[in-house]
Amino acid sequence: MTAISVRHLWKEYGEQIVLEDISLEFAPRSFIALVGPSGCGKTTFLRILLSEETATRGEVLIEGQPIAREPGADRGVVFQRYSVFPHLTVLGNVLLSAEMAEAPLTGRLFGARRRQAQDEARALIEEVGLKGAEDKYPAALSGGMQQRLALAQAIMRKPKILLLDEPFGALDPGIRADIHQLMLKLWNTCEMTVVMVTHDLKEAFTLATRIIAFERRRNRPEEKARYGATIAKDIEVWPKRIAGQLKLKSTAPGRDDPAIPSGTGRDDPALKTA
Ligand SMILES: Nc1ncnc2c1ncn2[C@@H]1O[C@H](COP(=O)(O)OP(=O)(O)OP(=O)(O)O)[C@@H](O)[C@H]1O
Repeated sequence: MTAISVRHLWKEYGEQIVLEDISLEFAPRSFIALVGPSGCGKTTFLRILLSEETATRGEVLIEGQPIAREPGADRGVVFQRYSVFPHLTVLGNVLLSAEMAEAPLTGRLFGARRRQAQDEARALIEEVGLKGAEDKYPAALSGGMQQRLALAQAIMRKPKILLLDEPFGALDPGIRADIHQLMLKLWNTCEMTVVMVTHDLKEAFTLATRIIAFERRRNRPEEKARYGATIAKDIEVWPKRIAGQLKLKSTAPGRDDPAIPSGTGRDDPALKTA
């Protein structure tokens, strides 16, 4: 079975055709990178997979079933910025994710289940390298730490599909390299299929199992609205990466780790004032 099937998908905004007859099959636990020129419809495609947008024509199936009309716990998402709640602590952000998934009406878990969810949240916070920052608010975290938190928040809901919209685009290159290792670790250990929009081809080759390039074949101004983007390239990354079988570099606290026991790391804002 495929994780995601996209069949003859079209997306139009009024007169403007954005996506034109896109058909794709994504294997379970694949890591798909979507690349292409600015404005060619990558984010629109991702938003359709999230149910934030609907296709004009065509269909999307998740594990063989028509995609739900509303965003749900089966699909997590991380944006370039503002994925986390600024008024909640690190622990509060990750915990809320579990609460919204399990108790969408009240947003609260109680008793033993709440304690269990707290333990799970703390373990995940440690896994993403934020141990020690549980009580901090996002404003006190660096960009790299905020994206680690956003990943933890998305993964806490145990999504089948993780959607990433340029999640590391705003980070410095060195910090990006460290968070790439984390991303590979999470993809390797969590049972999820990842679809990531990126402008960075090097990032696509570093992380993905398959790279899909969208492009408008006809891009003259008078044709722009009448022809949408199609799939220009579909590349299997070689050597193959297989989820669950990756041999990763040590994930022990490293040069950028924000939570090394001695206190701070390279992407901790505290360093900037030192
Ligand atoms: N809600 C909307 N209403 C009307 N037009 C829209 C809407 N959302 C997107 N578009 C248009 O659809 C086209 C594709 O936008 P989209 O953001 O998906 O491109 P993109 O490939 O992700 O671009 P970038 O790489 O710059 O983020 C653009 O021309 C955009 O103006």
